[in-house]
Amino acid sequence: MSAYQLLYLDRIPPHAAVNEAVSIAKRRGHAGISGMVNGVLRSMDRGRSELTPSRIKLDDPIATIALRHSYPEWLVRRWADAYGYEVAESICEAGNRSPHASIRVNPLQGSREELLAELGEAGLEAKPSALAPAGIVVESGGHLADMAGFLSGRWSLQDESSMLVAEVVNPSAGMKVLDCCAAPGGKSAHLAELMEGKGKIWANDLHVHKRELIVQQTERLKLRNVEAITGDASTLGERFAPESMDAVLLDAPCSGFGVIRRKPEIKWTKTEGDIAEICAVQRKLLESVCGLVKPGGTLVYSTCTMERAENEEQVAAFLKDHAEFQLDPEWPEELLATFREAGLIEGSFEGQLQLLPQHYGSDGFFIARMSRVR
Ligand SMILES: C[S@@+](CC[C@H](N)C(=O)[O-])C[C@H]1O[C@@H](n2cnc3c(N)ncnc32)[C@H](O)[C@@H]1O
Repeated sequence: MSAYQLLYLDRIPPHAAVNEAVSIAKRRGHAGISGMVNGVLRSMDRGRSELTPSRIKLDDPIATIALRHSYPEWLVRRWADAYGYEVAESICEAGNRSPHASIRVNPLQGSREELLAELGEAGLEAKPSALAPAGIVVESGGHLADMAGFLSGRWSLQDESSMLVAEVVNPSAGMKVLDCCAAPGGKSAHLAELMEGKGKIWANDLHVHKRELIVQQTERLKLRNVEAITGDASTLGERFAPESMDAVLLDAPCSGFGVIRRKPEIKWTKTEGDIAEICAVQRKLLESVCGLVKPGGTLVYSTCTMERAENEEQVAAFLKDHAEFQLDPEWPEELLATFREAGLIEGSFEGQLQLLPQHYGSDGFFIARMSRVR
């Protein structure tokens, strides 16, 4: 713990960290132990420039990355197979950074420019998101969820990658939209904002206790066209008439490795078997909700993970069995221009995109837009 304090934390001066460790050692053992603790920690402090993860080098590159950044080897191996060693290491590195806060502007209650000016006046370091059209990145400031602008519904707290999903659905005012796995309701609320409060969004979640989160969110934002419902998304095909929706969003339950920055424990609690299990659930949900999309309508599938099996491979398997759907590259031009500029899209765009946490310092996310052609 003291070595960690010395090498990774910056609020405790090195001499205080060493003294504390020595006094704990004195209490727990004999004088020889405290002398050894003192010697080891002082020499670590002196040699700290040598003690960087990049100095760790084992024979096996997977084991090296896993040890350098503290990830299980099986997970590093999956990312190395999918993206190569270099990108896999960047994913691990990015997953160990602290996430920054980001705000999504409610366009029904003001513009991004107005809010940026206000946040600046309130002493917050805020700048427009380089990724999401409605996003503001807040580098420093107080407790955002206590601020008047949040409580009165002028903005929401949401990761910048999540802010892209409703933009990709790109609904028009007056449409009928089903959000199959909606709690706590961030994307449903964003859809409602983009629809200017006109039309209808059914925001469904499996868990009854999570319905309240959706209701709280839409009430705070003063959005009246969202109905929060509960049920297993695999039964939504029975609840709604076939081909009754202009757009269906399946923001699927997933392995969640894109949010390791916020939930670091998942790298140790999830197993490879969990990925296979969740893939089967995702496939079942896709099968049961796709029939609700009307011909000419849109199906958006998203996850907060970088697992190919849950993302590109899942979509490819679905499309193979559903000739009535095609990947749809008609994403908002503003988004495509952003991704082209960042080199994330080269050449022609298919209609699906994998964001990695190192790209923009936002969550790892996958989004596929499909249209029903018949
Ligand atoms: C990725 S989260 C959704 C986040 C949400 N779309 C948002 O933007 O706030 C996935 C959600 O799926 C729900 N879920 C899991 N299995 C489900 C199922 N079979 N049917 C409906 N919802 C399910 C979970 O309760 C969880 O709230």
